[in-house]
Amino acid sequence: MSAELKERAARAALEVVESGMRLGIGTGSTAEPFIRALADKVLAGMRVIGVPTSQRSAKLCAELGIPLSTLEETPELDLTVDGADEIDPQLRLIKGGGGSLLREKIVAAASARMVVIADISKKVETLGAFPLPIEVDQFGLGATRRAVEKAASGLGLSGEIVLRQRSDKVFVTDGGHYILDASFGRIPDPEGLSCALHEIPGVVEHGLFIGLARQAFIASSDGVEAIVSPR
Ligand SMILES: O=C(CO)[C@H](O)[C@H](O)COP(=O)(O)O
Repeated sequence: MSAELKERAARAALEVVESGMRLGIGTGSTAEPFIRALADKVLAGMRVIGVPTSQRSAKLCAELGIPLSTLEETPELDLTVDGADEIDPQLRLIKGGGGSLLREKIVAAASARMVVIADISKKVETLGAFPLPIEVDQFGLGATRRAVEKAASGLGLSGEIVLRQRSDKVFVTDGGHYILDASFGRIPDPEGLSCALHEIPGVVEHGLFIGLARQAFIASSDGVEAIVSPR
């Protein structure tokens, strides 16, 4: 069912893609059906240039024949379509479950518009049930983790902060960084936490996406709900 809902959300987002667009292309199990559906359109004659947010998405796009570019060649994009781990009513997001949050945020920020695609399980009232991914430099890991704990504590947040592992190895992002997954629970002030984390030198970026998403297509068994950012 979840795969079917992801597919529906992905297809809804395809409706806002126009020929000639420069597109940021997201990462994850919801972005993948979007990439496949986009490839069908390209095969049928739609002209787009894609800037993928990860090596994984770049590989899939290349296999399916979607023309690709980079932010060096194409620094301004019309639209980014990407998934999310959590979406709140103000379209603030937690992202990075797939480990691509830094490139996803750079690409979203370079886009005139970001559209989020998700199944209903990602919609929340308050962010934070999903552990917040924080991308950190490998150097100084212990000190950075301690600084994250202190910054969170200053905002009344606490919880386990775990170095992400995959298949018994430390997970390394496309950019060569580590990820700390922080289980703070409810985050009542995402803006405050975002600022506090950005103050820490070893933090490269975090998975709170604030003020970036303009629209979300959220699929449930009742259909696809389109939510527009109140900002
Ligand atoms: O942020 C992401 C990757 O860094 C993904 O968009 C997010 O984890 C959602 O993934 P999925 O669509 O597989 O649930």
